[in-house]
Amino acid sequence: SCSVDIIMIRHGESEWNLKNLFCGWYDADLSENGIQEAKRAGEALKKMGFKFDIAYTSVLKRAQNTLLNILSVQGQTDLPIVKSWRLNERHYGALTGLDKIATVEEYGEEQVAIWRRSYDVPPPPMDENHKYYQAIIKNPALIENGPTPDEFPKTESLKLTIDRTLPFWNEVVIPKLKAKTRILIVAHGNSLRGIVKHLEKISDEDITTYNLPTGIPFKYSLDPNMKPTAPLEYLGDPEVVKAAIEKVANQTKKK
Ligand SMILES: Cc1ccc(S(=O)(=O)Nc2cc3c(c(O)c2O)C(=O)c2ccccc2C3=O)cc1
Repeated sequence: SCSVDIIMIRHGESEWNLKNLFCGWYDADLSENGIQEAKRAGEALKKMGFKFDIAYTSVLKRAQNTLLNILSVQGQTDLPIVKSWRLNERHYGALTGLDKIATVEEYGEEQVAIWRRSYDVPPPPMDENHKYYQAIIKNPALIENGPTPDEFPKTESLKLTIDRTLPFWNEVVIPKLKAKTRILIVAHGNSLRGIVKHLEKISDEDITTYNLPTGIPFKYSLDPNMKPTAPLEYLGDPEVVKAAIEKVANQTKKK
């Protein structure tokens, strides 16, 4: 056939998702539930007979461990893995580590409402004496596969996140897809939103209310011009998919 498929998945629940904290570039690990989500995704991919030639993920362990759990169940534990900071979650700047109450207390409902719905408004930057600044800049994973000092963000808007993710998609992933490479991408809500926005030509306004469920693999079939032949397709047990979509929709409503 003249189309090529690509499978992508948002990592499962992390320890900081559990506490409803802005995580961003803090390297929180998966929660027990997040590990189970990853294994279920591996089961689904195995059952559907998917085989991969390469996997791409971020430099954050919640995405990497989602990938490793998927591969341990799906059976390809020797798959080549490429890590890039360009697939990292959005950097939430000074909000890193805050929960909803602390965020509203510190910045007020009005500002939170603006951030929620804006595409190009970054949170305040994380400065050198922020509680998590050292943990982030001293993270060996971020030093090894990280941005250059001048690319290293102190905060990111959704636009800034997408603008640093798409070069990876266009320069690393697309050439492999044109060579019919079978690819799995395991990344984060906002970096994956950038790829989905680009593929489905979603507007800046609409992407801010578009949320991907966690731990559910999704597929695109791309034509020779690397355009999707259909909208994103979620893979796996329909009941599991439905529940995951409702969960992420409620989070948005709850917010
Ligand atoms: C940790 C946390 C804080 C606030 C909420 S919320 O119920 O107010 N909903 C909410 C809030 C935000 C966001 C959001 O999507 C949301 O549903 C954001 O995307 C966001 C992006 C950059 C800076 C700040 C925000 C933001 O405050 C949920 C979770």
